[in-house]
Amino acid sequence: MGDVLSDDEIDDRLPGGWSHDGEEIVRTFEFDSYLPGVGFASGVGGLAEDAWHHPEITITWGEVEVRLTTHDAGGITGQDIELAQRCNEIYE
Ligand SMILES: C[C@H](O)[C@H](O)[C@H]1CNC2=NC(N)=NC(=O)C2=N1
Repeated sequence: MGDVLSDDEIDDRLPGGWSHDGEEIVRTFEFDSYLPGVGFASGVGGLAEDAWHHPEITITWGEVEVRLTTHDAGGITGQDIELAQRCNEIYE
């Protein structure tokens, strides 16, 4: 699980496109229509199961918002950073 990261550590390690929002990191991924976003969300679900680390995923038309925090630690840890990077890898 790892320790909660400091604000500076988070800012240094945030993957491209992600933002620090309180106790979470967040990115909104954009798509041309609805179903590509659904497919991406499903892929994120698979990454989450692989990592046994689960984001909040919100699907709307043309957008998928992914929010990450480590509930067991009460903040943002390296697990969040790592899963965020893997989300970027299946998007780009
Ligand atoms: C019981 C189960 O192992 C825990 O709830 C795991 C599962 N997925 C998780 N996901 C996230 N985001 N944070 C956690 O602390 C966490 N813990």
